[in-house]
Amino acid sequence: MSIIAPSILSANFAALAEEIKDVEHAGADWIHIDVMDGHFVPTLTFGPLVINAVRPATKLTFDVHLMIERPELHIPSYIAAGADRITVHAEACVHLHRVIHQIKEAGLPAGVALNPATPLSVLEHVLDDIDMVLIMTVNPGFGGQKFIPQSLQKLRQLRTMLEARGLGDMLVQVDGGINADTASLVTEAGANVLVAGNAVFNEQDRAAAIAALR
Ligand SMILES: O=C(CO)[C@@H](O)[C@H](O)COP(=O)(O)O
Ligand SMILES: [Fe+2]
Repeated sequence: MSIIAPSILSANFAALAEEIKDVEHAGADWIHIDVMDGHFVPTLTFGPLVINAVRPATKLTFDVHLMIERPELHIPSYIAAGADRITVHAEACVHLHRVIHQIKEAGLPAGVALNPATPLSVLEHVLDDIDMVLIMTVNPGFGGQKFIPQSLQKLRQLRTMLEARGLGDMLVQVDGGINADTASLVTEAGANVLVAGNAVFNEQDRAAAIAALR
């Protein structure tokens, strides 16, 4: 059974707390929070102050996807704001191993995200240290983009790599262009955590949208 994590990037920012409560009641498992800095990705979203402001809206896991440069400088602020788990981009970390351990030493599960053009080989020496791999199925920076079909081959390769290392229980998250059609393709290829922005927040019946993803 997949974990469903609606991305608040597609929510109504003027009513963020209500939007979070709404998807919780609709059956969301985690709340996916896209932090973008306008440098690592072109878009600028929000930071710890906004996350902290919506923290009381739910007890669901805040799954924070940091699309920012030099995440090591900001990780303590995101933890203080209420992040329950943090994912950093391999491309944004000169010292990826150190950043992973910074998150874990603070007591949070650590994820590593890979852009579509980044090979799985960057994970080779950190795979035993992490809790989740995020395979980006679009280029990060925007909601509502089209799923990149080559991601399926990457997911299958990751699944093989994980089994070979005895890490078959690892969480494998996908993010970008996930809807009821692509959800079945990615789960078949090995994903077990599905992020969806538009496919949840742009639907009138969000419970039906989440059920369709599941
Ligand atoms: O991290 C990102 C985009 O960079 C995502 O989490 C998006 O928010 C996904 O949006 P959809 O493609 O599902 O609309
Ligand atoms: Fe994301």
